[in-house]
Amino acid sequence: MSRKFCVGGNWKMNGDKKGIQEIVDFLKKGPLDPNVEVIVGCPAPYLEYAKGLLPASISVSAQNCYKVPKGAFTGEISPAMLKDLGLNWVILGHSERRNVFGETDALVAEKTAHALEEGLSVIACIGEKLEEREAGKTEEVVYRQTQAIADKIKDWSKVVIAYEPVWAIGTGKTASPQQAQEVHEKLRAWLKAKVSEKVANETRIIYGGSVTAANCKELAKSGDIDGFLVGGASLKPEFVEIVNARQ
Ligand SMILES: O=C[C@H](O)COP(=O)(O)O
Repeated sequence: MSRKFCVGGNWKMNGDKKGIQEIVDFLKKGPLDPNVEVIVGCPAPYLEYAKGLLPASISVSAQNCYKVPKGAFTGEISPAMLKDLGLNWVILGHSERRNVFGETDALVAEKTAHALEEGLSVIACIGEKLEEREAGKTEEVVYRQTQAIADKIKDWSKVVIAYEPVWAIGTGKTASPQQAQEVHEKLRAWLKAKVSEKVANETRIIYGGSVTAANCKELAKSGDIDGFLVGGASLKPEFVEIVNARQ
């Protein structure tokens, strides 16, 4: 079963029009491996701007959205609004949403279900904190986070799981290819046991956490690593090398 390699750039709360133009310039220059699905997670105010500058082959994603279509939810954006802008992707459950803004497994699952109902594709992020890894709870945490989503959705065809160990995000401490592959492999086995063999075989599980041009090729060799979600390095020209990690 071949799963299309998928590389997302999560710009987080970075950039301005000038900076986005610079990112667009290096993405257009590429060249980008045409066999890779490339998605950039752009801050909400610049979604339309970025979409207008980028070629159609690169998808623009929101970094968050809420669990209902509209209403009195000051500051939130809905999947329907993203669809209205012609967007097809959203990143949900990022560890910064969970840990800085207090999003629970249940909320992330509700948001995922609603985004899928509205026709968006979702990069659903999961991952353990350092103390959880050190306590030997990595599997328990990622299974619990994935179970919450599995409880709310039936169709996994528009879900990409991003395994992002919190201790590796923005720290320069990448999970080793062995550490990442081990969790991805276990997650796939969990999907097979708890959801279905088809979902286990077809769902892309991408890795995030201090991915750089220097470490991406080794990580990309692992059979269960289907791409990356890249933070800091997605703002730099080296992102092109990360997209091309399998070349
Ligand atoms: O969404 C991306 C992750 O948070 C990884 O960020 P990072 O590449 O800066 O460690």
